[in-house]
Amino acid sequence: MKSAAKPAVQRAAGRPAARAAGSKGASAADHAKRFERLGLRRPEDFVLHLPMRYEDETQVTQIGNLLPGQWAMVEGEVLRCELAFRPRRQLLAAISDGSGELALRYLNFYPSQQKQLAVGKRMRVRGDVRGGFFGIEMVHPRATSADVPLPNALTPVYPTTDGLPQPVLRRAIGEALSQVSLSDTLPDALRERLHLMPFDAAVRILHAPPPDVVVHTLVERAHPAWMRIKFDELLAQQLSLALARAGRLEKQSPRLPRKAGKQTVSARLLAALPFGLTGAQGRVVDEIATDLARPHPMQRLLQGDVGSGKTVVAALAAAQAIDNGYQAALMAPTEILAEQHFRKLAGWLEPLGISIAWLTGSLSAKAKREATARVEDGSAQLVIGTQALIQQNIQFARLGLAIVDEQHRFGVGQRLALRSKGDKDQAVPHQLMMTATPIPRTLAMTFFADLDVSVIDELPPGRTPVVTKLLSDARRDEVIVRVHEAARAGRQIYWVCPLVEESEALELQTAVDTCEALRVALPDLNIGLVHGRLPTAEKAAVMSSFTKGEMEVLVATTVIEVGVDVPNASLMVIEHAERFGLAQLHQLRGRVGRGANESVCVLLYQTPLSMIAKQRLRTMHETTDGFEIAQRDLSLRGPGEFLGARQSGLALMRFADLDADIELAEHAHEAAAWLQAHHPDAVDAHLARWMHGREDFLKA
Ligand SMILES: Nc1ncnc2c1ncn2[C@@H]1O[C@H](COP(=O)(O)OP(=O)(O)OP(=O)(O)O)[C@@H](O)[C@H]1O
Repeated sequence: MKSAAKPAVQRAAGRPAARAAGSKGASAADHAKRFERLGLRRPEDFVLHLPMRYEDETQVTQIGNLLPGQWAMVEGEVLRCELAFRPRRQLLAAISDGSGELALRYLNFYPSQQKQLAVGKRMRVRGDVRGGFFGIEMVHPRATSADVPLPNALTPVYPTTDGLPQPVLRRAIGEALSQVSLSDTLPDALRERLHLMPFDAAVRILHAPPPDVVVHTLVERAHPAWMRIKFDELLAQQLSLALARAGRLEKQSPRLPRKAGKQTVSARLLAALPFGLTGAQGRVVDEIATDLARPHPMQRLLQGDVGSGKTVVAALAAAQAIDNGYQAALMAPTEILAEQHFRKLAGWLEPLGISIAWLTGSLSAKAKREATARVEDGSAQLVIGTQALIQQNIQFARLGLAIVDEQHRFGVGQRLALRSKGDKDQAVPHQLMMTATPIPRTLAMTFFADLDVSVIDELPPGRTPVVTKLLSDARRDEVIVRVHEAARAGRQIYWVCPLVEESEALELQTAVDTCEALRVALPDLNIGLVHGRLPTAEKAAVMSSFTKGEMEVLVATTVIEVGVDVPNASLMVIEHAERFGLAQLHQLRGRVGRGANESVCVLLYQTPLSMIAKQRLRTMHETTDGFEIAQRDLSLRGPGEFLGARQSGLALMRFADLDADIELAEHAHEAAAWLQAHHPDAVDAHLARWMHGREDFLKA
């Protein structure tokens, strides 16, 4: 209680004075720094710094009509203004307009404020109305003389930063608005076709909306002025993606043409496969082969439903790189998945004399050193691993092709890091990204416009679609009997434990308990357990025992979600299926139905089910088509969540909202192509307005 010794007046003046240094005392240089923090450098940036909400200072409310919880402005005569010391030190004032009395409270205040609120003066105060100890009140309201004329527009409230008060921002933005040309970057024909208001009008309305505007359309960003701004932002994003693509095509990559002859790795791999490629695989292999033969970096997204056979396509692409004397790398998000790829590719390519290195974080220091040395001296022709591949100390001798599996699990930075591991001449390796989470066409077109997309839309022949059964958890015992029967018939079974998002420890415990319970119920079966916390060697041993068919039941957490491929597994039980998302359920279910046997996926659920869980389970019951599921997932979740915030470009969206503005984004996509073809000048002007200072985005 040291400060209690200070005289009250000194304290009253001391605290706010220090705070004032952040605002009133701040110099132009301080403000510049704070503007910079908000990304405001050029007048053009200020113009596009748009309000997040508005305060209505055009109208005065009667004190008698005030309601707690509202923001309001009132005018009245100061009845009292005094320092109070109980229950704490504060300045207490009251004003009245004849209809009622309003208490004003200031816990921190300047002596000048006390003077400003002199008894008998007519004041205008604005702030949040509360029901307080002293009746209806405002705490720290802003007060000005009631003689100042009322504004005739709503007062904007801008996103700001510490020490940058709204009036300073408003003034700076007002100045910028008078300096900058707000001429339209869109040709009239385009604007009229899309019913967009002129840019100039949109900006002015948003900064100073006339009093008759319907305020909620502004706040919800549904007003035509917002539509214009959001469209412009999305258009800039589309144009940037197009430019990024053009920029990429100007970079150099090794040319890796498809070699002819029976002795090539590609030809020998094709001949050795126990199956022929499906039509869709063949088409995609050709698309990739054509890209690899070009002297510019490929960036292709390979989408294929679960089990559609992406791995062999990746292997053939790697073979084409190796045929040209280059290395290929394959990076997967989890060790289980990476190892699965390693086993499969080693099975295909090692008999052809290809040397493959295995690189993950869990290798012993010695094994890692050896693998790294083989990557560096080029003796490893193919390198498979996890993120360990992109660590700084890993140098490839001649990386020609980087393949990234389940690309949505990696950040943009990680993908680009692999691309930057080209040879010493700085040629950019080609990049193939694979995903088993189909992206609906409109989304792919709108948000991945810088990539080329290949789709495997056909499953290998002889697959019988998985039958999905929905069963309440009350029928668990029947399911255990089914598991026993399936195992007796020589089939293998996955039992997937519930997802416990809040706690990994709990999830693990549930898996351990489930495994124990199944072992007790089915003592004659060999039941294994795999989860994320298992030491790598143990995980590998369990997976290998299941793959070889020595183990009948594999109890697993979602670590088996992606990529695991055991064709003899034909029954899957997913517990608490209502907790999983659609994409995840589809991925999990994709682990069965990979062989000739009819497969069944049992979704055990617990009631009561939420509406959305019901819709998800119904979708799983009705279809096995990943693209259809993705489409329904999109409409259940909205594109923002569907894509995840990680995807490139999305984080740069300031005004548009992926969930609400997908239609606008499609218009912007079409408009971008039209502008590029017909109005290249407009493209430049538009990008200059919107993308200045974001050039790093163009480089990505
Ligand atoms: N053309 C084909 N004919 C028959 N079997 C095939 C064909 N292509 C791939 N397969 C087999 O189908 C199974 C699934 O292939 P793969 O693991 O490559 O699928 P995927 O697309 O990676 O699926 P996921 O994303 O679910 O892992 C594998 O056992 C693979 O050997």
